[in-house]
Amino acid sequence: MNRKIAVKNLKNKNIVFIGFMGVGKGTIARALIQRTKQMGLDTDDLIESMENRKIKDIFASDGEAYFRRLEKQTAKWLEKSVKNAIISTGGGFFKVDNLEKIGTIIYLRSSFDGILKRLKAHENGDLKLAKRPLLQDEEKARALFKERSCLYEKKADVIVDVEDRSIEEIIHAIMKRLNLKEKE
Ligand SMILES: Nc1ncnc2c1ncn2[C@@H]1O[C@H](COP(=O)(O)OP(=O)(O)OP(=O)(O)O)[C@@H](O)[C@H]1O
Ligand SMILES: O=C(O)C1=C[C@@H](O)[C@@H](O)[C@H](O)C1
Repeated sequence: MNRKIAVKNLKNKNIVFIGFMGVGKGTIARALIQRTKQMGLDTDDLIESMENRKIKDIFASDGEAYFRRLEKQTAKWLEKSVKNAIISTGGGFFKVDNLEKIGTIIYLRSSFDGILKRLKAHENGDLKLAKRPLLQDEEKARALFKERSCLYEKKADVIVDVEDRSIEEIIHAIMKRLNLKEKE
């Protein structure tokens, strides 16, 4: 484990997953929650509960800038009030100012085509695509992915490649890297 992670773990024991829409942040967070028996949160879900409406409706009625303000508000609350949790985030959440104060940041990395292939193959893939406003136009989403790829890497304490890897393989890699123990 590198020094940056060791220092962070002393201060704040959250694990924060970042990465592009559909890369598997929610899926991997839930699998890790099952193995470690820690509690979990998802920033998109928190925002939908706080606003009592879906993200696509927030974007449609109040626009992206308003949604980004809600992400910042959520980030402040996470830093101040949440410990020992496994946190999955929206695809643009990594831009909040205090991300590194929330916990150890894990970037789940895949190519754009890898993400699309998986979403299209999945039974609820269409629903997944429909509920993310920034995934509606494939070429725009590809450009956003290109713009963000190296920004995700810069924010990450740990990068985990997820393309063509099973959930089990990914969880194994994360638990080994962060020295996490399985709980009965
Ligand atoms: N390693 C994997 N192997 C197979 N399928 C996976 C894997 N990771 C994720 N998936 C599938 O890919 C889809 C997208 O995953 P998920 O919803 O967890 O992504 P996400 O990053 O949380 O997306 P968003 O940010 O848009 O909420 C889901 O249908 C999920 O079941
Ligand atoms: O990548 C993004 O900027 C977004 C991803 C989703 O998880 C949602 O947070 C929202 O649709 C914005």
